[in-house]
Amino acid sequence: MTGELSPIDKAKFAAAKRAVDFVEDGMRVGLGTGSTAAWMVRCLGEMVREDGLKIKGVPTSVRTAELARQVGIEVISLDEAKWLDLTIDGADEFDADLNLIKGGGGALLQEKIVATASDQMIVIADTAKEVATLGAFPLPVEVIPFGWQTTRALIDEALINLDVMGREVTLRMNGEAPFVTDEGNHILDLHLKRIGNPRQLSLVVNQIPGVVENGLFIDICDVVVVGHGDGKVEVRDINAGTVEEEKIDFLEGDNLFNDL
Ligand SMILES: O=C(CO)[C@H](O)[C@H](O)COP(=O)(O)O
Repeated sequence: MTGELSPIDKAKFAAAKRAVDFVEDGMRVGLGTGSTAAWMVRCLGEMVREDGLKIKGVPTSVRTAELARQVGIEVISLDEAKWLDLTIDGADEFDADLNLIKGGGGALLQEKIVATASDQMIVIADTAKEVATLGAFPLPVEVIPFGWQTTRALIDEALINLDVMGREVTLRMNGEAPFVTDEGNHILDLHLKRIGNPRQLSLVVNQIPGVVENGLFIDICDVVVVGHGDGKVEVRDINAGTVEEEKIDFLEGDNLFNDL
């Protein structure tokens, strides 16, 4: 990347830069997936290379693993780590209870396993990700390829009795072919518009044969760091009930990671 950062990238960078303050020497850290999480991985890499930070990272996708290694973070598997101190990841939507929709990048399964295996999950997001009610972003559901059309029909049927506004279900594509996740599965995107009861929806969808996992993260996220285009960040801690504001400085007109 060259040239000055766009406001949206500044917001993502600011959130990522503030979130890595939570990372301490010796931690096992879950590394999320997506453009915001990529900023976080770059920030952590800089701390490893320049400040001697010693951490082990557990990536949530092949592409995050590649980036983490590229920036100098030691990568281990979740089975090697067994339990994590902290996971930092992006989100497609978050609400006031810090319930999330994730999986826009197709990595929801590993992201949910890693976040659930962490003492703390911090979400980093720009302001556009905040919603009053989840559901404007299509809910990703990972399904095994075998019989996926039957799985979709069962989801269609289940949605009739659920508190949602839209009910269209689409197979995510990658060009002409179905999108394939790192686990070799497909993604069905549920265009629900408004999810009245996320907990119920998550339970019902996950009981359908063929469904591996859905992108609703309920009671998993502890802290959200919201970035603004001018470098302002808000740190909202749901357990402590606190909101702190700070300002992150940018090197205007500069590429923040020239060395990569
Ligand atoms: O859930 C995810 C990937 O599966 C991402 O965290 C989510 O899609 C947000 O991505 P971005 O930071 O690029 O907006």
